[in-house]
Amino acid sequence: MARPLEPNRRRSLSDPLAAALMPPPNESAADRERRLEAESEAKRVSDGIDEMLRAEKKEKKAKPEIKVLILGQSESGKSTTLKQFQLMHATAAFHADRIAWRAVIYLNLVRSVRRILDAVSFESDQPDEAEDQETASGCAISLARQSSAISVTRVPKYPQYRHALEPLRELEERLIRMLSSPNEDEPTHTAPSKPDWSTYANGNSNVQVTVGKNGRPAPFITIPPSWTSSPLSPSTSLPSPGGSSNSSSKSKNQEVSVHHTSNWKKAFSLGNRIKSPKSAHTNEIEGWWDDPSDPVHVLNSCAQPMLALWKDPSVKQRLREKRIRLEESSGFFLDEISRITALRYFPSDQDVLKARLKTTGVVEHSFSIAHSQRRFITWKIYDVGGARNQRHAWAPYFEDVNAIIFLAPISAFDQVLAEDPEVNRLEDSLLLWKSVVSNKLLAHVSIILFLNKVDLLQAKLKSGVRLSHHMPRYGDRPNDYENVSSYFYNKFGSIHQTFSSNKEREFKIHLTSVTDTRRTATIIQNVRDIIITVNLKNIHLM
Ligand SMILES: Nc1nc2c(ncn2[C@@H]2O[C@H](COP(=O)(O)OP(=O)(O)OP(=O)(O)O)[C@@H](O)[C@H]2O)c(=O)[nH]1
Ligand SMILES: [Mg+2]
Repeated sequence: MARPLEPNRRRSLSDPLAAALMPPPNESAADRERRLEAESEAKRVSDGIDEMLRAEKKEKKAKPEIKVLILGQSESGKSTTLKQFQLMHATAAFHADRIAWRAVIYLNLVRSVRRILDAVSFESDQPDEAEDQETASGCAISLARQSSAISVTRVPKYPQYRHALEPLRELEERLIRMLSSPNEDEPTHTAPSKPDWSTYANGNSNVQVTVGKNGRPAPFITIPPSWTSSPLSPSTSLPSPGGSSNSSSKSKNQEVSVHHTSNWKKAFSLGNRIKSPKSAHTNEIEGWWDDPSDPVHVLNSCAQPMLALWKDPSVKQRLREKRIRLEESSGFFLDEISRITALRYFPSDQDVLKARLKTTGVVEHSFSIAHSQRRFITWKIYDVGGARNQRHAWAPYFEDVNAIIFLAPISAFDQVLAEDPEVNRLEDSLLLWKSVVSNKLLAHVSIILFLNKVDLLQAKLKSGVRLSHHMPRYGDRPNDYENVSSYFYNKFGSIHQTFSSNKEREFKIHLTSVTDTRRTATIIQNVRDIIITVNLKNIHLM
């Protein structure tokens, strides 16, 4: 018996796909029933999936997200840029965290002092024989030997300084241990309301802890290869302030970083303590300055010799001879010794921006930012570690990112990488830039380039350092800020022009000094507007 075609199938005979799906002409009634049941079940599943997709789309539309990745080599200013975003868009949280930075600032200061002691020690009084370049952290390394010895300035008071500042050695170790306390990533960990600073004492500063008590990975101190062990710089291996030049003196110049899983801020949050009255009668406030084991007491007692060391003309001269520019790294706290070592020192916004703590891994920060009068959008900003051994972690974030802020510190033309003293920092930035702009996964991503540290560039050029000595192609063009900065502007711009995987993308260059809050706020506003305009179009909000 001929079976009538179902009405909605008749029309489909000309459609090859529909024809292929037609039921067999000799289908029995039972088969037909089974088929219809199966079709109805398939439709139910398909409708469910459609519904889920609609809901996801609706949710995405209701809660759109913008993802921004901050890239660049180590010490380019990525975390500082992130701090500026926090200062603008999460002001209360930024202020709440300020006290936690106290330990980092202390450590920055103590390490700067030790670096000076190392540089002026009698043991390091070998004549300087080289044209020096600096590592990212402001230390000079020898690159080429000259036959004629140059006389060196001696620091007559070195033994006194060394003796008076001896307590800082133990303090440095203690601060490092506190920042990398192995318990800090435990989810159950709560900050002690009154941390016992003394429990961190008597430790070994160069411990690398990789497994916490619970068997999970714990925060650790990352120790990149030290420049002191470079075969290029045999004469610059610095003895310790105590005079010994052993293996510990090698690692002590390595930079401290705290892994992104670490909860170090919690351990240093003394917010509760400074508000609690010590005595209900007098309303006297209890603070860390009342705790004899707090690091501030060691610092406070060393303030005078630290000041004398930093102001000593023979020290300044010795640092000049060794081409050590501490102001390029966290050395700026040396100009603030009295303020920072005061018992009741509380970090300012500017101190937090300048505090240096190397990033490892990738750290996600969320902000809710208004894009119109009453509508907010979630921004996820990813701050990455920029050292070479950290860069493999960037790629997984490339897939769904909307914008990249790339930082290239253009003051670094006469410096080398801390992790590889054979590589000039600016050359490294240029190569990194090229690989980012030419990456096909990033073809549709807006890119904002910050040519950063222009304040240091200005100072460096003014002090007479010539770009052409380090980049011969610059030739005999004027060695002033206008010419040098526009040279870099064009150089980075033309790499984008030549190698970009998408020349039509939104692309902007800014000359920045991201420690300067006022100027950076304007730039961030501008960057924010561009990113929002481009991306809201894409997620259909405009
Ligand atoms: N003078 C000056 N210092 C800057 C500027 N930008 C950053 N710094 C300082 O340079 C140091 C390094 O900056 P960070 O933001 O920690 O560098 P980073 O790119 O996050 O480095 P990694 O975490 O190692 O990848 C910090 O002490 C900053 O305060 C700038 O424009 N001018
Ligand atoms: Mg960082």
